[in-house]
Amino acid sequence: MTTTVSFERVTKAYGEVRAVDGLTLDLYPGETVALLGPNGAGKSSTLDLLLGLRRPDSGTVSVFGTSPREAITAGRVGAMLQSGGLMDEVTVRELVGLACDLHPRPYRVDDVLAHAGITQLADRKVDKLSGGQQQRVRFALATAGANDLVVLDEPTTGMDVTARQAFWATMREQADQGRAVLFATHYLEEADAIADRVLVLHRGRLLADGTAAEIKAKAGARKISFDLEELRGGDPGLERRLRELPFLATATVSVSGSAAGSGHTVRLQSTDADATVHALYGLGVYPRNLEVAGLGLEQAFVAITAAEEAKAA
Ligand SMILES: Nc1ncnc2c1ncn2[C@@H]1O[C@H](COP(=O)(O)OP(=O)(O)OP(=O)(O)O)[C@@H](O)[C@H]1O
Repeated sequence: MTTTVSFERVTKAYGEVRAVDGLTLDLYPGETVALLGPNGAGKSSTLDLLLGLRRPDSGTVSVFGTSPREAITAGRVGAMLQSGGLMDEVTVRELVGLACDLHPRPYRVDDVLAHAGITQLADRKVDKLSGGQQQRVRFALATAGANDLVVLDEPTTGMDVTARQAFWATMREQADQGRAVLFATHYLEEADAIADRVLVLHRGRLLADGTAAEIKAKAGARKISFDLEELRGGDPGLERRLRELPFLATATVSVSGSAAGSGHTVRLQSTDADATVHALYGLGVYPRNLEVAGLGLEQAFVAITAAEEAKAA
């Protein structure tokens, strides 16, 4: 299949800091891809390279088989970046109109405004808008024409819940029309709900690449929770013995009063839930309401990046 974006052993350093470190990656048409990573992981640098705003020190970046610059000039790529001031003293309609005029395959200005949910703001001056409203204008600028790839750097920062939902509905439509959408985010629940594919960057390297379900599975751990009446002071050594159960991920035993008030709820994370539960019964206790579940994407992300930090230490 033809790739939308291809990174081949791409490296970008700022002095001593390797922001992007030997990154190899292919994106395909119609994919919605979330780029995750802790602060400083290299997400914005990766997007800058993809958009031709920076040049790699080594390796190659191609977009639709050409250089990023050629792809952008051909109007195939729309971008919404974190920073970048909007023009002062112009109205929303004028600014979005300009973006449409400059696009080789523009949409109608009214449609772009409507899609971004800013029809009501059309006659307002851009510099008088709130942060969340300006985000919507940036989104309109990124979708002023028929792009084949939309690149978004933390697009929903500052948007309220309604704006966020409308935003993602529009992005979903774009992907359904065969466009690729790549977005960097710190909102893991958005990545979980929206992305077909999740990339986890850490220190400029790709730590994980797969569906949200695959990333959760890669983290390895599962959550175990149960209620335990025996913890009500009857057995002072029991909490310690729980902490010594096999296959527990570190420091994850938490004990709290249960909702019923008749015992305690214990929550564990284990890298081998079957073996942990087996050993739990071996303690001679009677866990009730036992539940074993996979980690959420956020917990999986924390587990994967923490494991990498531990390796580096
Ligand atoms: N222009 C620059 N000059 C020097 N260092 C830079 C520059 N841009 C980025 N860096 C460094 O490169 C690394 C990667 O930064 P980048 O902004 O790509 O990360 P990020 O994943 O987008 O972070 P965040 O989630 O905080 O936005 C960081 O250590 C950052 O300090």
